[in-house]
Amino acid sequence: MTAPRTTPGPLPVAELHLHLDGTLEPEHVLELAARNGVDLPFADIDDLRSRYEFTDLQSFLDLLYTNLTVLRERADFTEMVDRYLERAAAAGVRHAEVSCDVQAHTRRGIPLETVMGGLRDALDRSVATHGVTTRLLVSFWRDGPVDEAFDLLRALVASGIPFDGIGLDSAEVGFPPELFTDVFAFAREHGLHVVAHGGEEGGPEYVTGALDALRAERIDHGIRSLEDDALVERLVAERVPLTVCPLSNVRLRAVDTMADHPLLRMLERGLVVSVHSDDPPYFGGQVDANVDAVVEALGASDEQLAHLARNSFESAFLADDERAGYLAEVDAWLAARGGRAPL
Ligand code: HPA
Ligand SMILES: [Zn+2]
Repeated sequence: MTAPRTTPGPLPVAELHLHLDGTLEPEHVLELAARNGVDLPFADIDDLRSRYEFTDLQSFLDLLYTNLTVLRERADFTEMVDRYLERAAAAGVRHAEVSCDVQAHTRRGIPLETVMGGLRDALDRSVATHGVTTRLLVSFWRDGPVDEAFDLLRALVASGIPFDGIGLDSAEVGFPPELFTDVFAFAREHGLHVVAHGGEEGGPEYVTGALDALRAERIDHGIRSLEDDALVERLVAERVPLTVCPLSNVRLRAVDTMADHPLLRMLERGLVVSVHSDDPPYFGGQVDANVDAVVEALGASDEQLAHLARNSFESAFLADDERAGYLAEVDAWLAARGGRAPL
């Protein structure tokens, strides 16, 4: 007798490129605005929804930075994280390394403890509530003042509130990574992980700069690395993870259409790429929606999906035993689909 065939759930993945501030659904934005008495420049939900058409990175950031002003109380930040983790768990996310633009909140007068305390309240019980392990990264605006970022990082370290690393995001072109050399050196000296966006709208020199000046352990996006063969060789040789967000790239017009997306070409060149969601409600969904888009437009096979999922766990800041457990889940997912893991 053969064993009953198990239907695999969604592909198990580590979400490594996710902006918490970018997880508020439009309904939640309006709910929080009403609760906190925040005036927004939108007439109603239809008006707000109609703004989710972007021409480039900046047009998206303008909406994102307006919407995140509805977050005011500690419980708001907790609620945002809880709702995100619930959706992520349903989408197959087993481990999430989530980032927050804390600076976007402190600079409008929200105390550091309110922001970080609210995030921690949800993250600290995430395994019990959602079955998802987490890490927290604090991202800094590369187009903001370097001194502001440095002051905030010092305050974060002095606060004793746990977080695992820092990142660099917001408008890329014209704001090279070298500006943040000292900020990142300070973070590394304090035992923090360091990641940085690069090669999203900016060219490959932004990726090289993030590696050389910031010693970034992972590059968020990195798709424009393909324009520099020597850089590709280096990324392959040094096994630098690139956290790619296909739906985001198309919606922000970094890539023309999903059919043109370089994800599988990157995988074939030996780059350590994995699939992530960036800011799910803004770009059309969680990791599972990104995976579906890649299957539909690029014809990714189950073996390729398992490779991408394995890369996500290999690229995560996980302990070896945690990682091994998650990698076994990927093998089980592939086996249930009739595929065979590489020896
Ligand atoms: O994809 C992104 N790039 C830069 N900044 C961001 N802030 C949220 N998402 C992004
Ligand atoms: Zn991003």
